[in-house]
Amino acid sequence: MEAIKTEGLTKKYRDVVAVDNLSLSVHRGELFSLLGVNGAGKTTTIKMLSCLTQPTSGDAFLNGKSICRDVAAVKSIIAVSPQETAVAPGLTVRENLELICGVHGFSKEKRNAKISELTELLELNEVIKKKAGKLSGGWQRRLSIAMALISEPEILFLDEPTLGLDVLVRSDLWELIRSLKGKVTIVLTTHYMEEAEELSDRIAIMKNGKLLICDSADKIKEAAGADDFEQAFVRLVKGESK
Ligand SMILES: Nc1ncnc2c1ncn2[C@@H]1O[C@H](COP(=O)(O)OP(=O)(O)OP(=O)(O)O)[C@@H](O)[C@H]1O
Repeated sequence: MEAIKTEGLTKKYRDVVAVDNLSLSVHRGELFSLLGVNGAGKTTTIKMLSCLTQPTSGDAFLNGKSICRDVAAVKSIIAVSPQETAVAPGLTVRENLELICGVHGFSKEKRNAKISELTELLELNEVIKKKAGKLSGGWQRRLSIAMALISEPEILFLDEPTLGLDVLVRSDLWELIRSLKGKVTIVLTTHYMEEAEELSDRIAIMKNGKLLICDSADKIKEAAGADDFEQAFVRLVKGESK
């Protein structure tokens, strides 16, 4: 069974078709990126797949569960690290993690074990007692990913995980995201071509709500007759591929 399978997924806002008859599959354990220029429909796709907004038509199945009919089941197997910062600024890093453990009703033992595990995995030890609002953007993002991992999701959505971060912090986060590969299915949206190319098993490029191509970075370059991935993206989006 695929981790995600969308069938004719469509979202209309009045006269705008934000996502237009999208059909794609994401394999289990895969790191899958959604790319597209502003307004291509990436965020709307993620919002539908994470049950934050309902499709106008079509459906999607996450580990076999329908986003239209099995909302509670879908929500129990996914987590989202959203574009906008999701941490409580007045709480420390540890308190933020404890809060989410509380939401999931963990016992004290499970909470402590989970926090230790994630603190180590995300290397949060040095900031564990700091107020989240005082952390730099990169650390806040790290914490947000840790919070998303608390529920042990089968599918993790990362919406622009390195937006606005400097190149060093970005490369640290890439290392972190790479370390999650295979453990959890990851769907990532980004505007950074090198990020998609560096991290993804496969990449879907969207334009005007439609899927232009979905393949590995190498195959996409080949299809566009381009030497580098950015050139391939530009050609495909402008409709200039050979
Ligand atoms: N709540 C909404 N109401 C009306 N139109 C919307 C709404 N959300 C998105 N849209 C429109 O749907 C289209 C797709 O938007 P979406 O945010 O999904 O694109 P995106 O690829 O994520 O863009 P960006 O890279 O800028 O985040 C755009 O034309 C946008 O203006």
